[in-house]
Amino acid sequence: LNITGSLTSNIKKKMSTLPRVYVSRQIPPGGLEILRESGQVQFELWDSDDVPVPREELLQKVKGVDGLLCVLTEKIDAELLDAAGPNLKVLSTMSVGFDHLSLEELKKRGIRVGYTPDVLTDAVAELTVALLLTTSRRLIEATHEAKTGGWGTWRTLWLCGYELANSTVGILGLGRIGVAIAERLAPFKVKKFIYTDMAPRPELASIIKAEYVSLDDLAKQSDFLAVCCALTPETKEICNKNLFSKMKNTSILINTSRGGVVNQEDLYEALSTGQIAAAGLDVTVPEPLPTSHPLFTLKNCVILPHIASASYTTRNAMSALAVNNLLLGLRGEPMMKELKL
Ligand SMILES: O=C(O)C(=O)CO
Repeated sequence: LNITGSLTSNIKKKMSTLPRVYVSRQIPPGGLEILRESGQVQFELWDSDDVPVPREELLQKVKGVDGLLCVLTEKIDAELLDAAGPNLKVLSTMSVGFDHLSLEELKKRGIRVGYTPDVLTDAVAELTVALLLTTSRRLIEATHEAKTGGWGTWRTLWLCGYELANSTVGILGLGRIGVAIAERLAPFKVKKFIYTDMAPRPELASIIKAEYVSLDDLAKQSDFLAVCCALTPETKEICNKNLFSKMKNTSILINTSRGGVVNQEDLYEALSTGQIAAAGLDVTVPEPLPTSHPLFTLKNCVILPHIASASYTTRNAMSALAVNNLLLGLRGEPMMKELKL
């Protein structure tokens, strides 16, 4: 009994000196198992994937933690970092996007930040192609017609859409994901890839033989415009009335980056007046987009609930990478994927 007692108290003592971590979501097993088996931290978890942790609860739970693992629904701002206090040394987000993080506040406090690029590139590129084809070939309208009696005789122009063969595909923001999308679209016999970014990115562009053009030219020339840029103050609502007015009436906009890159009122106007042909959106503002939103009334707008990276393989890889970043950061070692602040 004595031996057990002292063992238990030793384990307890060891436990209480381990770094404390809060995990703001029930993350996929790929990462959770690494966290459980590491023996490196004591952690508490918001044990649900159906609802995000309420802000008040999050503000309480982060008090005094050394590490925080979050997902993109949590706003990591000055208020939250103040609530966490000076112990917080590492933030790890299970996302490639980091527009939910106030980088300035994190930098000011010397907090290191991990994120999850690369592991989701294939899944996001695949979904972007799926959304593009769904939108351009009107698949949602077509299945609806087939199911609800709209399917009469074979008709010459019924449910016609636009094909990729011989088209010009524009990429707004050329990074890993834009390249992966172009690589998948090339076999569809795309004629030309063009892109714009803050500056030319010759190394990436050469992989897909893409030509650097101005934003104006991107709008004017693209038959398909894929939005792949991060949401930053520079890209906020960059897809607006001005851009849509330069696009062809036959053009299609696809957005799998962040909803905030698109001005949704302007997009509604462009789609409902035929200024552009169609749009496929995996991301919106807000998320979820209320079912009463006018964009849902349009046949030429396909809206998905932010699922671009949602494959089992990818979500488990993101979870594992986020946990590894966190553990490495807490040990003071370089993370696998760390943001330079
Ligand atoms: O990782 C991200 O930033 C997403 O949007 C979801 O994969």
